[in-house]
Amino acid sequence: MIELRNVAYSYGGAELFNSVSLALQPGSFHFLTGPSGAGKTTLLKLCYGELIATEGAVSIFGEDASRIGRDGVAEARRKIGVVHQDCQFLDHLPLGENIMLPMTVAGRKAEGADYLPDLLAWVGLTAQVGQLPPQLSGGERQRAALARAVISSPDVILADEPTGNIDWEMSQRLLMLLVELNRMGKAVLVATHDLNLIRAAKAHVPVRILRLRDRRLQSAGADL
Ligand SMILES: Nc1ncnc2c1ncn2[C@@H]1O[C@H](COP(=O)(O)OP(=O)(O)OP(=O)(O)O)[C@@H](O)[C@H]1O
Repeated sequence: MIELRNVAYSYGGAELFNSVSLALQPGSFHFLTGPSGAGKTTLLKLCYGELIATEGAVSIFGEDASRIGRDGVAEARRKIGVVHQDCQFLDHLPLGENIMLPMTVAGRKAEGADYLPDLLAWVGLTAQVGQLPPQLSGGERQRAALARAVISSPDVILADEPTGNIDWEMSQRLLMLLVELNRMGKAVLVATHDLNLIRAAKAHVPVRILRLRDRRLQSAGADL
């Protein structure tokens, strides 16, 4: 569904990474680890067309990311749920409306409204549905960001540190939500520093663990 072939990226200065190849197939579950600043967020941005590779090729649902343009990227993103590290929301809209936004924009608001209560219960935010985003804690925002990313049942879920501010019990719940979606055939890629989360996931699904380090994407796993 998303494929990177021999990709390099540079923000203009030194090359952040090169020779990166990765294929996100239906039903795959990847973790991406690596030191802070290695380029994990950058790699995710390449996967959803936010950035264009400086070398190599990125294919998003069969289309060359460097050629599909803004409209093509917008179209592809309807099938990709992204959990951003900074969890931005529209501050004037209540939480429920924020989570529903991908469905509202896609003209599927009624369908989203059916799914919203279950999703809120799963991420433990039922009581907060009417609150405005500035009234939420960091962990609540992260849970809401995951709910918003998955409400449209995207084919691919890309999550950047989705459990950074969350206690262990809740991060297990969020993990299980990703595991369930993965079992339904969705491709999942999670960037995280949390090795315990990776270990917990391994108990439920076959996962591939990748590490960005020394400007290369390496396969990790045996040592975790
Ligand atoms: N827009 C930008 N312009 C220039 N440099 C950038 C930009 N965005 C990120 N960088 C730099 O690129 C490097 C990789 O950043 P990135 O956010 O991808 O790393 P990361 O592995 O996700 O880090 P962390 O684990 O701390 O979130 C960092 O040195 C960062 O300062």
